[in-house]
Amino acid sequence: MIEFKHVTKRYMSKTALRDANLKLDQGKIIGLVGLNGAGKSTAMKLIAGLVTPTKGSIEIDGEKVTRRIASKVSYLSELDEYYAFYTVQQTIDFFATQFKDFNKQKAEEIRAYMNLDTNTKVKHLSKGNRGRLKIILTLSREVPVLLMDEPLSGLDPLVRDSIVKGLITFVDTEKQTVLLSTHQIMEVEMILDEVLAIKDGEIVDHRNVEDLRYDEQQGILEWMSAIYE
Ligand SMILES: Nc1ncnc2c1ncn2[C@@H]1O[C@H](COP(=O)(O)OP(=O)(O)OP(=O)(O)O)[C@@H](O)[C@H]1O
Repeated sequence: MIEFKHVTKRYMSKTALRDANLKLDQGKIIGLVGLNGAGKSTAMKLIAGLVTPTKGSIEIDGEKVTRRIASKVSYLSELDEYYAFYTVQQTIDFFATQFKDFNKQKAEEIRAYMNLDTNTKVKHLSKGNRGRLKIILTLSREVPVLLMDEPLSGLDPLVRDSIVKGLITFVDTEKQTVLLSTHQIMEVEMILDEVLAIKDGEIVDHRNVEDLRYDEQQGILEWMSAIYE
């Protein structure tokens, strides 16, 4: 379980997240929504231990998040320029040497599923194929928490579809919690268990998608409109 306890994050005078309290259960796929600058990336970086809270604390399965939490969290915001001259296969092989929990066989399965050529250099990949490679690298780690910051952003519908299908196929929904931020909520609606809304640095709502649908007869879009309009 991921738990935020009174978490505030300030960058100089800007408060990116304000007194956030949150519990995210194991085995859920959670969509994180919010307008530009709402604090979504900040929330993810806090979970990944890449930034530290100004106030409060975050725990994963009872362990306080610090920089060492990388062993429990798979998070890849951007594919580093560092990999530009590597081929797809070399990048996968490199990740396998960096993370003990990296499952090379799974990486190969996802790569084949996504139809990504092994010999193409990263610098020659299209944006869509870079997106696919990021998904392969993120999902191949056998860790309890997978964080995906805008995995569908700027990609064409076919690539978005293959990424969404890849998520349902390759995430271990018994053991892994997935938090993904997106502006394309409709395209991931069918795979989400929960939705979380951030507005101006505050967590304003956290719902179970089925409860929204059956108890309140609302789709995610209607729920979002009520929050953001
Ligand atoms: N390193 C930083 N230094 C200063 N301000 C920052 C820094 N990172 C983020 N911010 C500010 O904190 C606020 C929240 O940013 P964040 O990137 O978390 O939002 P977001 O919801 O992910 O936005 P987007 O949808 O545009 O990616 C914004 O006002 C942003 O300008």
